[in-house]
Amino acid sequence: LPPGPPRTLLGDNRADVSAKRPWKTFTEWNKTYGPVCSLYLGRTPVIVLGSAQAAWDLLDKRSDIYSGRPRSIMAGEILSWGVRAITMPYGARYKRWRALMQASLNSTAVAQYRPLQSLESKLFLRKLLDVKDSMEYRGHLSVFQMSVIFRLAYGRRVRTLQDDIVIANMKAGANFGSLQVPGKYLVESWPILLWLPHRLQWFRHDVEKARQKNLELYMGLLNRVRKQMADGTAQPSMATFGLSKQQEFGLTDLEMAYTLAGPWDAGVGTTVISIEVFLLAMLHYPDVMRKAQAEIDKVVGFSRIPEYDDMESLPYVNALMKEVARWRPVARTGFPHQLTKDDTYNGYFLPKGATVYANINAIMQDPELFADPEVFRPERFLETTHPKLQNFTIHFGFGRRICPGMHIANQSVFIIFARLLWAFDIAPAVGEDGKPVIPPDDDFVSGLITRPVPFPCAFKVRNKVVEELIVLEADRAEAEAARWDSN
Ligand code: HEM
Repeated sequence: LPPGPPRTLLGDNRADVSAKRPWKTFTEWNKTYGPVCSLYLGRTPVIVLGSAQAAWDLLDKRSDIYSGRPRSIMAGEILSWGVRAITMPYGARYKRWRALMQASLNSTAVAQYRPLQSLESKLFLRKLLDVKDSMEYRGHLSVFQMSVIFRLAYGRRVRTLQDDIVIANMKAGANFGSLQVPGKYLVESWPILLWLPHRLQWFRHDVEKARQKNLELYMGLLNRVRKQMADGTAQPSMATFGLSKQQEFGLTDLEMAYTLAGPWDAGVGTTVISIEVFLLAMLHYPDVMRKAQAEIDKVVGFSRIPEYDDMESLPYVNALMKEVARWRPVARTGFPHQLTKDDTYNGYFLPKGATVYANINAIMQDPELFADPEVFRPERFLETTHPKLQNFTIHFGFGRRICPGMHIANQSVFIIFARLLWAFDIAPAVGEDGKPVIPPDDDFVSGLITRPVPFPCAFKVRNKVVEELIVLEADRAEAEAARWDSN
């Protein structure tokens, strides 16, 4: 095995991995033991890849054997019948699922979702004009992305966080997330417990109740679209596309229902966090903000709002998107892959069944790839000649499991960054003592994805013309978006 930390008395390295910041422990170990290091979590060998080269060599180039997911008994098998995308083992079912994802979310297909992204982002700006406190923006941001995701999956938008569908989906998502806490369930390390008679498997009873609720939710959403298609009232979406080609994709109703839940599972929190990280960066690097605003002012001016067509004319904003993703990546340890066949790399043995993490945090901080990595400097992406940094996707993972939602995510991120910068100065909120509140630049809540600890932020509209245009555009957007309202 590649070198790694000695195991503790319990026989593995769990006790040494920081529960709050596992990426920090992984990064320390990559520094000490090299870019490919190994450890044990329970009885499972774990390989941590701390350099982009190792991740490209193994997860990309050998993706035929590095595309599994570690077995997840509670979240994957008991809660979701093994049909939930992110926990799904690599195999025939996964390939059918992925084919539908690719067909709906590839770089060309996502253009169809731009109109709603554009309208919702205008409504988001409008709400910022009226915020009463400096934390309120967070809720509005969530509504924006939830609406985008719901529209793409089911052809219907979301207006508030109080929407029944939002509440039900949040519950289902939280349930799924809570079952994935490492070490929480004995059965994950001792699958032999699955041999107990069903009624004695104490760990599964509540989860099975949740599974029944999820099933009703996801099947209900699918059947609603099916009915709308029959009535001729359905708006085009991933659901209408998938149902019209259900035979071709070879997905059962159950698989289809869970496939459509995938974007919600993986596409709301990740995108919202990316935008929050951008705000955090703007509070710490106002010079970068002003430089991006100068570019937008030159290309767009104040007589109109930035549009998707401006994307290619805004190289600095594009570089800013990449730098935000590099500076504080959303998935710091990536999502774990599983090696499905014995392998060797640089003289080391990598065993079948090992969990493989791409340590995205360490990769983004690698001074060989990014000079002065702690400095926030979008210019690095304008200067680079490295093709993999010009076409930058490290934050979206690797190989066949690379994020299928990356194009839609980029569309959300671009339109929000460009319009926020055009409309507002992003500034620190003022505390009770009258002083500006600058939040810490690396205080994140841990999980499979890491979110900044909630921080206040002020949005100061840049001038009167902009303010009037936001109001005008939002009124029009409200009327236009009505076609995606619930029906
Ligand atoms: C900026 C926002 C986003 C980031 C940073 C992000 C990042 C990631 C990462 C790191 C992975 C794991 C890839 C791997 O295993 O190597 C992933 C997987 C995934 N993402 Fe995203 N993602 C984002 C937005 C989205 C959106 C908007 C959607 C849906 C529309 C989405 C859907 C998925 C799905 C379904 C998977 C699981 C893929 C699989 O297991 O094969 N993501 N994402």
